[in-house]
Amino acid sequence: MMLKNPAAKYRPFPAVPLADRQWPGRTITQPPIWMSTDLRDGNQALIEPMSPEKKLRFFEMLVKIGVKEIEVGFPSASQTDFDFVRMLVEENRIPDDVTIIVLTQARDELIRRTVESAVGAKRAIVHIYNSVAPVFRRVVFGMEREEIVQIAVKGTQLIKELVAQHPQTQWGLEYSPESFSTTELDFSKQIVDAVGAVWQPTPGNKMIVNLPSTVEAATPNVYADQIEWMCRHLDNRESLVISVHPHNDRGTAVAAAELAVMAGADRVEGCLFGNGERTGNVDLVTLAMNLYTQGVAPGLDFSDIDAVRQLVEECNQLPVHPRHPYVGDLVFTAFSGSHQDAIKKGFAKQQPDAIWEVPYLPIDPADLGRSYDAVIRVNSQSGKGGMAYLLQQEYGLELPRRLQIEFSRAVQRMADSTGREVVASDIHALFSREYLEQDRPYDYVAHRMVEDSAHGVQIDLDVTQGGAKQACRGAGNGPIDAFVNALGLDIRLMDYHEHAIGRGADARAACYVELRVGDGATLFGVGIDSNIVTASFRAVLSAVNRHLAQAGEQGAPVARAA
Ligand SMILES: CC(=O)SCCNC(=O)CCNC(=O)[C@H](O)C(C)(C)COP(=O)(O)OP(=O)(O)OC[C@H]1O[C@@H](n2cnc3c(N)ncnc32)[C@H](O)[C@@H]1OP(=O)(O)O
Ligand SMILES: CC(C)C(=O)C(=O)O
Repeated sequence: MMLKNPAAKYRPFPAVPLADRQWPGRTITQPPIWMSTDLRDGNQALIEPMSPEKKLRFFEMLVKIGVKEIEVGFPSASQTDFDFVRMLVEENRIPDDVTIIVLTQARDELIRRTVESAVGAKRAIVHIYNSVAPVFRRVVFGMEREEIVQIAVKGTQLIKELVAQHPQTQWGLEYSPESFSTTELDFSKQIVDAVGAVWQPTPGNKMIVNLPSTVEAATPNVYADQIEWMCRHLDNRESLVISVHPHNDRGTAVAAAELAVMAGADRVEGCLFGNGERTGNVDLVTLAMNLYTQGVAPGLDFSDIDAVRQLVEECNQLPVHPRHPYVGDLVFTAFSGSHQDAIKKGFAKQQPDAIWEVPYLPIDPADLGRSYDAVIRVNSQSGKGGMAYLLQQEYGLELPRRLQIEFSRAVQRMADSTGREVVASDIHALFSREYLEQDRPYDYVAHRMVEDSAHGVQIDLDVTQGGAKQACRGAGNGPIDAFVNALGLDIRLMDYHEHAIGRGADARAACYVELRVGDGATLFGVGIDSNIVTASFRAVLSAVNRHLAQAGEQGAPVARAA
């Protein structure tokens, strides 16, 4: 049961004393160093950890999209993890511009095994961690601050000693005071400075100081304050790479990472699509694409984001949510009428090389290799814009606005009665039934037409009426006028639109007419034919037949009074 008074069990996170904080006034103008921990933090959180084959495919994909720092595992955890790192090294799988990182607890035997795993790599970073927060000091380690500092210091000393024995590898150190964000800042500084004093980094050979929110416990501004505080107070800042490793327990890891970068972080650790312990690590894809939509090149290439997602889903055996930013199945889809209307207008106005300004779409799906197919989908929440967009995209039909209004009522009825999504082929089938297959009682058969400036248009027309062939003749000041006169129909042409469908020899004409038949209401007819004039005749008959079908026997007559 939720408590009536949660304050009896939970306490608010204290603010950071940083009155002159600078980060709120900053903007991000370049990407951080990206570090993927998919193969470590991501992998350790999977129901079934990845096989070596999957890890390798994942590694190669990370390389392909441009990640330069990849945490490849926890080699002392298992033979599988150890062998994977050895395989990368021995089979020369690590490109020259990529650095691998191997994680270890600050325990002697684990450190030895970890260093051993990476020997022979061109470059490798040994990542050592120990938890420093009060609850860990008390509950997990049963140690005072100074003893906790000694764990990190002794671990670093051992690493320094071991890596010195393998100078063919260019070694780096990453130190994580685990659970940094729930630790007193002065203690985090004390332990990081102590590690730095052992490792002795220089501006040319920096040490990575990774400041994780191991469990996200406060609003992102608090994390940003903590990062800015550390950047200002740590010894030898110019010799350090400040890294962040936000988890997503409160659902704000992306915001925390972004504010932390504004606060001075140089590097971000995370996983693709936010895999990782519990609610996951920060999602590197969202971070990168957020930068991209601000006009900042992220240095990671998600031009085929669906392929990346597919591989990640396969390796992690976890689905990516349909609403996941940038990649989810539904994130570029509008069902609702007003969104569809604005998107359709936005697409029509958007120039190919101009700044992207399509309402409701923060990014051009094409930049991510995604198609426009799913941008607009139709259900009972949709308006005319949605179905018009689908008919245009899928079938090349450009319905005039008033026809959109007329036809959308039929689509709405269909969506309401099924209660389901109506796909483009359903809409087209309905459109065909409603307009194109209206061949009773009148159906077009053939015509011959002569036109001269003195007499206008003369037409000989063959139609069927109720199945019976009928030949008639008429004249008028244009083809439609002559056609209507030949049939003796009581109709007035209110509006006319035409356009080509397709190009070249296969091109056809689509013609839309709005007619008033007798005293009845106005309604549309549509004709499609390889001949533009025939298309217009078919459109007229479509409207007349629709009128007769709707009006029934009581309807207005279509034949002119004698
Ligand atoms: C926040 C993070 O994600 S950190 C990374 C976590 N990832 C993993 O743990 C995955 C891989 N880990 C493993 O497979 C195992 O933990 C192993 C093989 C590395 C070690 O297993 P075990 O030897 O059984 O130790 P275990 O991990 O349970 O740790 C317990 C002991 O290590 C100590 N310890 C835990 N973390 C650390 C650390 N970072 N540095 C030093 N000591 C540590 C604990 O205090 C405890 O000590 P105690 O036995 O004296 O009480
Ligand atoms: C090892 C550290 C960086 C970690 O995974 C965490 O704190 O979440």
